[in-house]
Amino acid sequence: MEIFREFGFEAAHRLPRVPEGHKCARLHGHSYRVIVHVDAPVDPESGWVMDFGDIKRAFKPIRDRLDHYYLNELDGLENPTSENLARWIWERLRPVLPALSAVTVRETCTSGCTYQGE
Ligand SMILES: Nc1nc2c(c(=O)[nH]1)N=C([C@H](O)[C@H](O)COP(=O)(O)OP(=O)(O)OP(=O)(O)O)CN2
Ligand SMILES: [Zn+2]
Repeated sequence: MEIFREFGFEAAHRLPRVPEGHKCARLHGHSYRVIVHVDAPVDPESGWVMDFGDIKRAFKPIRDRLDHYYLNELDGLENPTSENLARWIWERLRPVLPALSAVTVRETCTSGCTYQGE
């Protein structure tokens, strides 16, 4: 069964590879939402896949690297699209959360992406 835990963080970015004149080339910020999905069997004893609190603890060090930062300055996020950010989070979270099944990043209420590994 798949469970998820949603997080938020604030950050600034600009997209350096968009066509000339594109609004996203300018410095701007988002109230990002990140949804961490975990897929594993339900433990019959506890009745849960895993404690939501354990997902929170696993994601915290990653969130701390993103919250209130200028994303373009972070190693590996020089072009911080939603797609690249979702992959960046996956690569750092998967080693400490092996049952990770997807990372969803929402830049706005209406746009975002989901990465399930490759
Ligand atoms: N595939 C992607 N497209 C865009 C990304 C991205 O990461 N991946 N990012 C952006 C910008 O960061 C932009 O800030 C968000 O885009 P958009 O959905 O256009 O947001 P708006 O709130 O400005 O939407 P409006 O409805 O036009 O107000 C752009 N594209
Ligand atoms: Zn943006």
